[in-house]
Amino acid sequence: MAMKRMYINGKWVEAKSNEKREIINPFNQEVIETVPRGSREDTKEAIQAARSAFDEGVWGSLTAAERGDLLFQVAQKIKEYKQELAELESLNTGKTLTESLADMDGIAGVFQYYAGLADKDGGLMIESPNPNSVSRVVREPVGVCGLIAPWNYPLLQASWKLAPALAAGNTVVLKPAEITPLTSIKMCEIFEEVGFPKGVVNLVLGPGSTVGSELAENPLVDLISFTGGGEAGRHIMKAASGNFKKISMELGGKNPNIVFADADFDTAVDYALNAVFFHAGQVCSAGARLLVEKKIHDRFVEAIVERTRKINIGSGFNEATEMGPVISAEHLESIEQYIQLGIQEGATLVVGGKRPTAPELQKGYFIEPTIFTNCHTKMRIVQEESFGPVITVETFETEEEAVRLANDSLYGLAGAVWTNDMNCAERIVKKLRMGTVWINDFHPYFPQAPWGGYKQSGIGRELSHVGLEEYTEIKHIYMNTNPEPMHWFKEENAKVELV
Ligand SMILES: NC(=O)c1ccc[n+]([C@@H]2O[C@H](COP(=O)([O-])OP(=O)(O)OC[C@H]3O[C@@H](n4cnc5c(N)ncnc54)[C@H](O)[C@@H]3O)[C@@H](O)[C@H]2O)c1
Ligand SMILES: C[N+](C)(C)CC=O
Repeated sequence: MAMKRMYINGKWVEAKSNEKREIINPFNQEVIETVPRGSREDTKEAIQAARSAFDEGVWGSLTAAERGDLLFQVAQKIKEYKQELAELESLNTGKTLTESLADMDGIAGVFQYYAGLADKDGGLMIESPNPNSVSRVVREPVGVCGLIAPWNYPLLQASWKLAPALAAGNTVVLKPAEITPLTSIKMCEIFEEVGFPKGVVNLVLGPGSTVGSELAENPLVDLISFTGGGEAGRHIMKAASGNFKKISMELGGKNPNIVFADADFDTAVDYALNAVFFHAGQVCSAGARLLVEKKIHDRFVEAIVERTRKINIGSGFNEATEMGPVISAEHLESIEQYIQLGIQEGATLVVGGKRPTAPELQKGYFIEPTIFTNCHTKMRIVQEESFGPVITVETFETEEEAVRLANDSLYGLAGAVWTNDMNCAERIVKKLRMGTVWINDFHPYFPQAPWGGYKQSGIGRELSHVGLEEYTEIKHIYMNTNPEPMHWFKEENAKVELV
């Protein structure tokens, strides 16, 4: 297969070092593609291209409506290439094709949303306290944005950054996760096809420790938008402090799914599975902490265990598959270590916990959907992100206890409450320290609503008009409409001799 390349200053290029990386299919460990492995040197070149494109006004000289029009064309192209993009995403991540197709709809939707929003901000007139003056506030692009994306939703998370950054008039350097670059490469082909000026969008492939670090450190970069884990997030914050870059961070979560006894039982059971086994639990907002009211605990666990045993594991390209492999051998081992930790900590493993034995799954990075009961918030299996298909079950007896357990986390990304008592739901929602709370649902997100976390789940928000504002600077413009001398320093004063 032809080697896919990086996109820098409107050209498809190889790494200066000529280093390469093989991209692996997590279903069977086969090599899907070979891509360049970029370095700091390649990243510096991409940053310089984005800097020049920004400073020379290549992108900023277009009207906001013209930028919106190009973004709209990108949305159309994503729809046109939906099948190809979805297949690439499933090959690279192992997620089911149904999930990838839904991701592509979401990605087209994000570009469409920001295409529409690009020319909607007309600034703000301020009531000036001074006579004969006009005071107004405008938003302007920040400049060069470094966009760092994770492997679990490679193109979706990249699109949440690309679309608002470009709509606001910035130029960008995108760095996908090293192991999942394929849809980002295709995405840059789309930018080229619809006629983005050179240097506006750049793509560098390579490791976080070099390409990502360079983006975070380089003084020519004005903003870093990062989605990933806390450890990398801390490195980036430190590195970005050199020139006080603006930063936005979408980090991890250990998200509570709270089920009250009066909830619709079958629906809550169904969603409890979807909350965490979707994409094999590799979702920042996965409902990995199930909190069940004590009086329905046994019946609820019995029901989810029974349903879990029936989950079809397999190739993402098989229509019957409900859960694919996890992303890599390294990640599989990390999930297994968390399962062992849960056992050592005294949680009860009631289903799953091991690699499936089916012969056709032996080459893939598969792990069975897993449920632990008898869990409590002191356990690391409850507190830390295994980022795999693992549920921990805790119980509560009162609303206060449910809230206390749910909030007992370093994270604050998302959570859900299941009840038919809307007064109870509203009381709980008010007390949950999370960026998103669902009532009688789990997982919905869409471009119109902000996404992001409290506490150690992040800084700032993506999506919605707030997600656009993250990529802007605010400028106050003040005009004196009748300038006259002030005479603060009086012309007629005798000069005081300085001693
Ligand atoms: N809050 C959200 O919306 C959201 C969405 C998706 C994923 N996540 C989180 O992402 C994590 C999983 O993704 P991951 O394993 O790809 O995360 P990761 O932190 O390992 O990597 C994310 C990206 O950062 C880069 N990177 C790593 N170290 C870096 C460094 N020192 N400097 C600069 N860049 C660096 C990686 O190459 C990759 O592109 C989970 O914690 C998950 O919860 C959060
Ligand atoms: C933000 N989301 C839910 C699309 C992916 C999180 O991993």
